[in-house]
Amino acid sequence: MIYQRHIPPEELFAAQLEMLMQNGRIATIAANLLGVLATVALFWQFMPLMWLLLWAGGVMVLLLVRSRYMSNALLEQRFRTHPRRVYWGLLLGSVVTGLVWSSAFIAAAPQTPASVHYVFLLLIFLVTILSMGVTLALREYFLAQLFAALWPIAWWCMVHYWDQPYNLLIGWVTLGICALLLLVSNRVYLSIRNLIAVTWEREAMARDLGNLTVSLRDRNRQLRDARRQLTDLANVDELTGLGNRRLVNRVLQEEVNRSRRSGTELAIIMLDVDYFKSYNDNQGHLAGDRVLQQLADVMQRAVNRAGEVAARYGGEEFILILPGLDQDAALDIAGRLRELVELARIPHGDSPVSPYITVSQGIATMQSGSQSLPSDLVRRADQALYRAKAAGRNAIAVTSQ
Ligand SMILES: Nc1nc2c(ncn2[C@@H]2O[C@H](COP(=O)(O)OP(=O)(O)OP(=O)(O)O)[C@@H](O)[C@H]2O)c(=O)[nH]1
Repeated sequence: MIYQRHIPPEELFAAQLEMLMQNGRIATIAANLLGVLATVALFWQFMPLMWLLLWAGGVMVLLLVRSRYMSNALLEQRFRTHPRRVYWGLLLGSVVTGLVWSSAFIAAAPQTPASVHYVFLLLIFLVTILSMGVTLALREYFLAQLFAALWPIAWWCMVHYWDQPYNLLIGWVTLGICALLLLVSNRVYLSIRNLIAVTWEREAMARDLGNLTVSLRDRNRQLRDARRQLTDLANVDELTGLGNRRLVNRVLQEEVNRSRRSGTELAIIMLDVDYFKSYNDNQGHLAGDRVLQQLADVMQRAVNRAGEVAARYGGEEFILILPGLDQDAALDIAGRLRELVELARIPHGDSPVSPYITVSQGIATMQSGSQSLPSDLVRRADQALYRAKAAGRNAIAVTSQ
């Protein structure tokens, strides 16, 4: 599948946990820590110092444990592998933190003037609201802290409505704030969840597009390779591995054009095995094939400059295309070729000219300024080859324009 439109529920859940821990870790800890400092400053004169320090130390240890829990879960990707376990761990931390605040209020309220513990209650509201924005990636996480922090306070205020004139009112207001935050948090939570889903879809699409691009690039490379192989195969003679007539036609046309354009010389050599029919008749066609392969190797060795081509023109006839060579240079190559064929010493008992295989060669050249066509060049090389045969074979003949 290329593009999945909707985020699967388990992926959404893991993404919520990840976002909560990434964004909420520092913010929750910072908000609670500020709250602790403010509480110590507020209760300094009214509460036993030991009590205060113990409480502050306990809250800090709790925050440290929660922070480590979140960073480990992020590092080990546990929100993906064990999302439910991480979820319950986070909820537990949230509830305990909330209870720390409500219990502090309940413990301090009887011992502090009303104005002070009202300020403390405001502080708890502030910490809760501050952490709302960053912890609402997971609704239950926020609500756990909200209710653990505020419900016990509301309940205590109502139960002790006679202790202070406004306790009953404070209790109801706290419950009202809980209800209001519940409503607001629900809306914020839905927006954040939507945002996570949209981000996931965008990333999934970008990933799939990336994969598609890679596979298209691979497919293109394969197609290019296949096309190159096909072209190579279409230009190669199966028996000898040299270029075939199709390649000769193309290369010759290109070289003639270049020669006309740049005024450089061009030479070709047509080469034919002498008395090959009788060789075939006596040694068999397969032995004849092997001779053609050996001659192809020899020719391959004779052409070693860039641009030079040795090819099988048809039957037992070969051709060498030699760009930039004049008649003398082509004669040198033909002479060397004859030597190489002699050195190969391929026995031919039925040849009147030698006990070994020999070849006849016809050379045609195109001088600078000539307007010859490729077919003219081949025709003249053929005529020269005919003359070499007529001269007794194992010979080289030349025509020039
Ligand atoms: N083994 C083999 N023989 C081939 C192949 N192609 C052409 N021939 C043979 O090459 C021989 C060509 O003979 P001819 O052109 O009549 O002349 P020749 O016997 O070589 O005599 P000259 O060319 O006049 O010296 C024929 O017997 C063809 O069958 C091939 O692919 N393999």
